[in-house]
Amino acid sequence: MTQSEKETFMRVALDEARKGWGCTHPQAMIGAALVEDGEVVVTAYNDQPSSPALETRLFEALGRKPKEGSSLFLTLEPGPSSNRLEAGVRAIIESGVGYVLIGASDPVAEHANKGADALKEGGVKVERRILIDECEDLNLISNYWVQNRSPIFAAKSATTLDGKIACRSGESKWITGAPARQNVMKWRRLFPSIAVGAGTLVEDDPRLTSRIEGEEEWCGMRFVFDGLLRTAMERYLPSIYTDDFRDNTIVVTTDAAGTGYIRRLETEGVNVWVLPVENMKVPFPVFRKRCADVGITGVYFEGGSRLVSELLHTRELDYHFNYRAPIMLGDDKAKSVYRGLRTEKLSQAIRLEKVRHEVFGDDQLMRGFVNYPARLDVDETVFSNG
Ligand SMILES: Nc1c(N[C@@H]2O[C@H](COP(=O)(O)O)[C@@H](O)[C@H]2O)[nH]c(=O)[nH]c1=O
Repeated sequence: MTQSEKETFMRVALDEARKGWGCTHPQAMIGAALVEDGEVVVTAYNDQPSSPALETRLFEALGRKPKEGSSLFLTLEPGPSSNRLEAGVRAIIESGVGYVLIGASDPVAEHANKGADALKEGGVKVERRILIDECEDLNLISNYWVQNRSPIFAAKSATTLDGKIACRSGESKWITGAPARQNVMKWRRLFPSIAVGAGTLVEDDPRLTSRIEGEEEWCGMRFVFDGLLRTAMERYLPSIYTDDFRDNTIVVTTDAAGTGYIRRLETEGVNVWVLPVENMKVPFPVFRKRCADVGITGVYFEGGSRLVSELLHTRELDYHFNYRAPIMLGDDKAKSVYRGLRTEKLSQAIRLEKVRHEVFGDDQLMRGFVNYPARLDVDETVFSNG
């Protein structure tokens, strides 16, 4: 089989895996494709967290022994992190498939290659790292979860060419075009939760649901960061406190918030997390721990600039999505997404790693893991007054 054929079949397995988009947390999305005589004869994917090993389901669906010379493509190695080390490996060896091609290894370093080695011991020929970057990228949320036992904190920004998120007047709808905004809906469907700051909630009154053509509107958990519960002081409450999904809304506040406002929200059916205040700052590590305790494996922060800047200042942002539209404002008073750092030297710049680029209409998406410099100086004056 040529390299290009191997990649073509692995793409079939990847497309299969993506059918489980947003449905497998905290488990990984996984896809498999069995190839006989140059044709895919059966595929399988994980559609829920507790699916039995997909290798078992794949051979059950085939309903007979694979032909001699067949090859099995797996986007993820059967390993302890996906609970497939025993069942998956056994199913493959018992099936008699002689050749297994794997995309990503088990994401936990001490488990990597255990599945591949067990297959080899069982007499199966194994080839690894086919489209490894795509296969690893597919599970950026569950990989982070099994590696760190912590949710991944990701932020999204939609900016002009000069890095602005709104005009000086505050007007921001829309900077990016419809195809890029549709792609945001896809990520909203994947992440188990979305978060916004109180300012964004009051200014934009967003719905924070995933609306994809041909699919039912979907709503994950919705977090609002509101230290003093100013969003509960408004005469008319924001939509996400009153809509049909309001029991998916959690307001994250501090013990400085008024108990009357907490009661008002709880009466509406909205959940409230009261976190202890540390130096009057939003206690992100406490929030992270609380998410981990309730099994929330990822948070997609959609602004505003204060909330995401504070995540950066405290080194709590793990991943960043930047959509960039081909427009320029050229106005110093237009709003920037990230603010409040004193970056004197390029060596102090924050850099994205494992960067991926995608194009949506005229806009570009650049996304990657956030890598912090050794030294990060915060300009304390920027967010000091309110
Ligand atoms: N202006 C701007 C964005 N703004 C974001 O979209 C949110 C609206 O959410 P919803 O009401 O659920 O559609 C809003 O709160 C803000 O976070 N997003 C983008 O992709 N591109 C854009 O140009």
